[in-house]
Amino acid sequence: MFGLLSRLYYMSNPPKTHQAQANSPLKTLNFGCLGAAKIAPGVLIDPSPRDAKRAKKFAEEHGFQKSYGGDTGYQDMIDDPEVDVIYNPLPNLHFEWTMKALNGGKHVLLEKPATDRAEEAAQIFSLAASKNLVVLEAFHYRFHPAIQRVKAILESKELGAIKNITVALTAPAGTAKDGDIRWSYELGGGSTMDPGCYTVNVLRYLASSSSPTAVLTAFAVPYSPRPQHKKVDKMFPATLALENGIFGELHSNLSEPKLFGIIPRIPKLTATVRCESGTVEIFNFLIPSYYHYITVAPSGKPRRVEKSYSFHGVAKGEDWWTTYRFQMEAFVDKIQGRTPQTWLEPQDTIDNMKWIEEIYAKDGFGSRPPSKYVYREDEK
Ligand SMILES: NC(=O)C1=CN([C@@H]2O[C@H](COP(=O)(O)OP(=O)(O)OC[C@H]3O[C@@H](n4cnc5c(N)ncnc54)[C@H](OP(=O)(O)O)[C@@H]3O)[C@@H](O)[C@H]2O)C=CC1
Ligand SMILES: O=C1OC[C@@H](O)[C@H](O)[C@H]1O
Repeated sequence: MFGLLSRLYYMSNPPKTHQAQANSPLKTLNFGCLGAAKIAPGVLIDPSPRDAKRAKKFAEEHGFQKSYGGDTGYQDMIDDPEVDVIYNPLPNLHFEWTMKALNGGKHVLLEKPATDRAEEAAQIFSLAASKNLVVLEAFHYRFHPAIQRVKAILESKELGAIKNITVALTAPAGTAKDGDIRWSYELGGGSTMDPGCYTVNVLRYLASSSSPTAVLTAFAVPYSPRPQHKKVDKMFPATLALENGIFGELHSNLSEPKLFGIIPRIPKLTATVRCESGTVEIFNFLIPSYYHYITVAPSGKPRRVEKSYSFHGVAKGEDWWTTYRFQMEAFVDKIQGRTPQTWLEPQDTIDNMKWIEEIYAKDGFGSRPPSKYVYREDEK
């Protein structure tokens, strides 16, 4: 309990970080944020909502230096020579604005899921490589010591070969309200895209060298009977086959019904890996910085519970660092030419999108619509 309170205190009152030295060869990076998304303050920034008044208000509320509003706000921010990095937390207009940001010479921290289509993600990374720019899909949980500890336990072979991985991520009904971007097919909505993209990523990450080979079953339920929700899934149980005989089960529900219609259910946030000689399970793989536990149950031996809030001096980080802070440190390290503690390679993002699309193909809802934006090299 004391640990939780202490982490919460430092998350809200972080010690001041030192400013870059005047003579440092490393320039301070200026971040710009496309839109005033709810998630943005937790991750960074310097906003550019489409509405100029909202831009100014958001900037003032969160202490950002500049705001850019109106119809040209997003592009104005990209064109600002003082901005080095763009944070893209738009609904799935990710492809268009990431391509435009890269074209403008900016690095991009790109919210999950990266794009609507794997092919769009491939185009993004190809443009980034050609311009020597960094793009990172913001799977923040991957940068936290907790999930890395689970992977280390699996790789230590203490529990033997992996047999089965179950990942569950749910949110109570009402978390994403009617009208939320997550319920819009055109904006890349749906449970498979939102919590589902994490479940696919966790499955692939923990399976280590074993990649999915097929979606065996997938069953999607539409958010509502209304015509606009015909292809917008609120939940999707799916099973996947992976190399080396691993079986994967994913459960994602973005609108879990309330108990007796009134009591919101506790969200499921677990990944369970059953191996030849035991099981490891993490509770709260998503935002472990607040609270998590890892239960290791080797066959025939006592079970133990582990917690992992920092890298214990092996890599930078404090117990109270959020997943977003670990992610930001890695992102900035990468841009500034240092080796990040961990990294998500482009192929990882492209493959994640590919398996999201495979699930949508199997359940019949189909991939989200591709972006209408066509990149032209000569565009300004
Ligand atoms: N990493 C994480 O933990 C989380 C990540 N996310 C991701 O972040 C992104 C944003 O999510 P969230 O903060 O909940 O979203 P919001 O609905 O709060 O914000 C979306 C922003 O997108 C802009 N926008 C531009 N075009 C449109 C449009 N046609 N319709 C609606 N909005 C538009 C709006 O900007 P404007 O201000 O210009 O109107 C709005 O501020 C998503 O990709 C989501 O998956 C979300 C939550 C957690
Ligand atoms: O990124 C996210 O994390 C938690 C989910 O419940 C949320 O909808 C999503 O956007």
